Amino acid sequence: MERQEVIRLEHVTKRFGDKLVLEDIDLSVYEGDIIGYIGPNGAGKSTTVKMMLGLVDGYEGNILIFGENLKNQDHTYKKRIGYVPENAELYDSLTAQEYLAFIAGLYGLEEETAREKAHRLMMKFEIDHVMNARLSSFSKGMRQKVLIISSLLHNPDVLFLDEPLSGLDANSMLIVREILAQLSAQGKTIFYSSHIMDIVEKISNRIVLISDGHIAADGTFDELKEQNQKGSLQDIFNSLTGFSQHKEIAEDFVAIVQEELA
Ligand SMILES: Nc1ncnc2c1ncn2[C@@H]1O[C@H](COP(=O)(O)OP(=O)(O)OP(=O)(O)O)[C@@H](O)[C@H]1O
Repeated sequence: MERQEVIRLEHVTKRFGDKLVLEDIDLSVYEGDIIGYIGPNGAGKSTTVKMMLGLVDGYEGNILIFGENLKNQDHTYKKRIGYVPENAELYDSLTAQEYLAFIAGLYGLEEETAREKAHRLMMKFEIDHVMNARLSSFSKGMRQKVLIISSLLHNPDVLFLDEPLSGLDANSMLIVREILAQLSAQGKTIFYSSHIMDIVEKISNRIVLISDGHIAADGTFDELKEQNQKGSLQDIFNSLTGFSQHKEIAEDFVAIVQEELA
């Protein structure tokens, strides 16, 4: 059966002032894809994701989500997407329960049903005992679990995740990886942005590498390995982003650290 196209970027170019951040990006994403979206710091990953979420506009080209051009200003697609941002400190004064109720409200979920669902999901992540504590008192991993739950409460078809495993312990990471695999098997699409190459390598069934505002690689890990004749995603990343001086930079750094202060 042919998989449905869920996201399409057509000739997308984005500038911030004079700075060209993305240049003529074409990308099609299909249902069931787990895209590992990687690239050096400042490459334009968050900008692309925010454009797809409708949070950044003023670009050339077109972005279509579920076939709908975002320029048509029809926001109904937002009910079908979930987002785990890298930082969400804005709501620190809320309790986990209040935060989840707030997010559920944004998605138009019925309050009692959403509360009960959030509670059951928190139990699965073993954070239900802190349901009524403020997010500001949460550890990094606990906070991350709340964000993951909030992105999934409305059972979205597309999930955008920015460093979703950050702060999670090894067991929790395994659970989340398995959740993502199962969601993908059910046809959900996952856009996974991270700098942790060995996890991206394992989680994704397709990897898109963005560098200098262009797509420098797009394929399965095996395809990228074959094209680049490299062993790990880390090696492929270094090679495609033209980086090979980590030893020299580290040596210089350590030498400066060790200099005697007068
Ligand atoms: N609102 C903004 N105004 C001006 N420049 C911006 C803005 N947002 C992003 N940029 C610039 O656009 C470029 C791409 O930023 P972006 O956050 O998309 O990179 P990234 O690939 O997500 O980086 P990282 O891996 O560090 O998260 C950077 O040079 C950044 O400084």
